[in-house]
Amino acid sequence: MTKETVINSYGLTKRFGDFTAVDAISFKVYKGEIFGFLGANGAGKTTAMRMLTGLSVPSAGEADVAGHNINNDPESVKLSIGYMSQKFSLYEDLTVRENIRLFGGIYGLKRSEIKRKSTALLEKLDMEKDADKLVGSLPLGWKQKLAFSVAVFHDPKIVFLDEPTGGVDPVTRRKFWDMIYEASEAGITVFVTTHYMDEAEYCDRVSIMVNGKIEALDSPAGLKATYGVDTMDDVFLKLARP
Ligand SMILES: Nc1ncnc2c1ncn2[C@@H]1O[C@H](COP(=O)(O)OP(=O)(O)OP(=O)(O)O)[C@@H](O)[C@H]1O
Repeated sequence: MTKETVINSYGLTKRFGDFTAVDAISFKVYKGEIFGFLGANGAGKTTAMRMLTGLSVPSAGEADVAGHNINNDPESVKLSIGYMSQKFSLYEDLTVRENIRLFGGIYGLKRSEIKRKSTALLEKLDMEKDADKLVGSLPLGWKQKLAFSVAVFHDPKIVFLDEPTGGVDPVTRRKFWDMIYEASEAGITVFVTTHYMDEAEYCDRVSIMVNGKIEALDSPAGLKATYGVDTMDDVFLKLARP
C-alpha cells in the first residue's frame, strides 16, 4: 500500500536579507505519522513551520500541505491544519469555554457542532468544573492540553506543534504525549518540534536541522544505527552540536 503524502516540501527556502534561515529543505511527511522536527536553537525550525502553515511566504521553493500549495493557496492550508505555537494561541482573558467556542468559530464549525464537541472535550479533559475559569488562571500543563485540544478541535489533517511541552515536568509531558498518540491514531498527522530527546524517541520519524538544512531524517532507531550511538541525545549531539 502506498503511503499518502500530506506534506511535500521541495527546496523550501527563507532568507532574511543576506541570511538564509531555511536553506532549500525537501522532505515528505505521511498521513498519521508523528514527525519530529528537531534542531538546535536558531536552526530554522519555527521559520520553516511558519512557511508550511501558510503564515510566511517562502523566498524560494514550494510545499504542498494537506493537499494545498502554500504559495498559491495559503488560506486553504490554514483551514486544513491546526497550529499550536510556543506561546499558544489561547486568550488568557477569556474562559476555557469561550476559548473553545472562539476557535471552533474561527475554523468554521457550526454552532450546534461547537456545543456538542465542547461538552465532549470538557469531559475528556476533566475540566467541566473549570469551564468558566479564565484561561490565564490555569496551570501551564492544563493550558498546553487545552491549546492542543483547540488546535485539533476541527479535526484537521495535520497539526503543527511548536515546542508544545516547554516548561512542564516529565509526567505532565508524558500525559500530553498521550493526546498526541490519540490524535495520530485518529489519522491526524502530527508535526512537532521539541528540545526534549525523550520526546524525539516517541516520534515515528525525526528530522534534524542544522543551520537551515535538514542534515538527517529517519526513524529514531535508524538514526541511532546510522550514527552508531544508543540514544537520540547522542545523535543530536553528533549532528546539531558537533
Ligand atoms: N523575522 C526575522 N528576521 C531576521 N532573522 C530572523 C527572523 N526570524 C528568524 N530569524 C533568524 O532565523 C534563524 C532561525 O530562527 P528560528 O526561530 O526559525 O529557529 P528555531 O530553530 O525555531 O529556534 P528555537 O529552537 O530557538 O525556536 C535565527 O538565526 C533567527 O534569528
